[in-house]
Amino acid sequence: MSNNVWPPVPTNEDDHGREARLAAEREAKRISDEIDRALEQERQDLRKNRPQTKILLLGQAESGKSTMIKNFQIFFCPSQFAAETDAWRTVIHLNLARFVNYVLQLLSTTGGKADPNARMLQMRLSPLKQVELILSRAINAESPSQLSSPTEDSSRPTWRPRPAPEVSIRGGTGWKGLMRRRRGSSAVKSPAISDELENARQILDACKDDIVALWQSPTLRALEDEGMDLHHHARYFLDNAARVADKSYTPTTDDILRARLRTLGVEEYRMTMETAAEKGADWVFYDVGGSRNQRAAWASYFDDVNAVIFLCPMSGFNQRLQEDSSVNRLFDSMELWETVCKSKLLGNAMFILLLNKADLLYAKLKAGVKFEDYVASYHGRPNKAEYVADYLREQMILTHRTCSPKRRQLHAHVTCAIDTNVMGAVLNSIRDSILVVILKQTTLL
Ligand SMILES: Nc1nc2c(ncn2[C@@H]2O[C@H](COP(=O)(O)OP(=O)(O)OP(=O)(O)O)[C@@H](O)[C@H]2O)c(=O)[nH]1
Ligand SMILES: [Mg+2]
Repeated sequence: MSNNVWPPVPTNEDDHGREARLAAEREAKRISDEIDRALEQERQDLRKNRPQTKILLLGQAESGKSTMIKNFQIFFCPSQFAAETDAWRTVIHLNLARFVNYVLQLLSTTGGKADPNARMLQMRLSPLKQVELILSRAINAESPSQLSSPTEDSSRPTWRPRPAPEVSIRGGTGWKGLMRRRRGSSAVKSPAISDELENARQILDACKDDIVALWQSPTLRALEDEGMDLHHHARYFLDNAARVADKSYTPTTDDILRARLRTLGVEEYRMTMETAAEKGADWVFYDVGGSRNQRAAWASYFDDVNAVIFLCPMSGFNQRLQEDSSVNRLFDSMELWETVCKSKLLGNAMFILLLNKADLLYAKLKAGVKFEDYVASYHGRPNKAEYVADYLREQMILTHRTCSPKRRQLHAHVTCAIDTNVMGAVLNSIRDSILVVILKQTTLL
């Protein structure tokens, strides 16, 4: 029998063992299908019986849309958020394994192969390839794109490695539910998957000292000088590798907010509010994939939404789009905002603008990067985060006023979506403004 199947078929299995395994798999599938049917029924009942508040999150890739969803859960549906911790551990481990594999791949194609210490670490960390495979399959993540190969990029003036690949998931796969069931916390326990996940955790634990040694090695610093392109969240998880790879690891709220799972298509999140004022109310969020090739799918969700939350990552002013390196990220965001403001289908929705990644904007300006070097119209103004944020806010409010098909409310906030200390107040304000709009829309005011 081929071993190209998942889970792998034991090679030393006799007829009796095979029969028992197939029976166990049939039973697990039957229970899994039953749960799926029950969940679908529950969803349909909810849809039929309750008024829902529909909120659409828009913005370019990496603007922080999915991170905002996590914030809504943290503040308004804490028990739902807590129930998903295990699923996030798998994502975080996958983030870590993929970054280490990316670095190892770079080492094998650059000067790093001359360093005997790096070569030894490379060998010792080779089991992480298997870890990446197991974890990707567990959450049905998309395979890493061609971008993972550190080949020459002709659009760049000098040789630079391609950016580290991200973990992507297609909307609608219900991966969190899948993980809950696979982890065996509910009725279905798939021994093969549980064993594989356990195995992956053991390997990560055994590799943790070597991951730390690799991350701290001078060869890595040299790679950084050559232009190794690691995302902020990659640095965060590599800085915390000893804790994250430990077998007793449970993700903290901060870790989950940093975990990156690129959205493909549109993911729907249903939250039944657990907090006092709106307890029991159903809020439905549509979280879209933000890269350019994903945007065509947005329009079909424009109908019938109560509120639009648009995220503009302010720190993108000196960056280019990953999908088109000729386009400045901030300009793309501004253009996108104008298009969204003009949409007639969204004419009746309330708009919330989040000028996000304030922490990264602050850090860049403090390090001496000049905003006016990238945005000529800012010429002569102070290179300080609060002035830049005010400027962007004014520009975007003006666009909203001039481009909207009719007069409409807009609430704007400066945010840092990974900082729960500041997000509480912003979320309460967003919730209040949405509640007022719902009341108005249902003609109670
Ligand atoms: N430093 C910092 N990081 C942030 C902030 N908001 C989000 N992030 C991080 O930015 C990365 C991208 O955030 P996501 O929420 O996945 O972005 P998205 O808009 O959903 O991106 P797509 O799914 O590709 O459209 C994640 O690693 C987040 O942790 C912020 O305010 N500051
Ligand atoms: Mg997303």
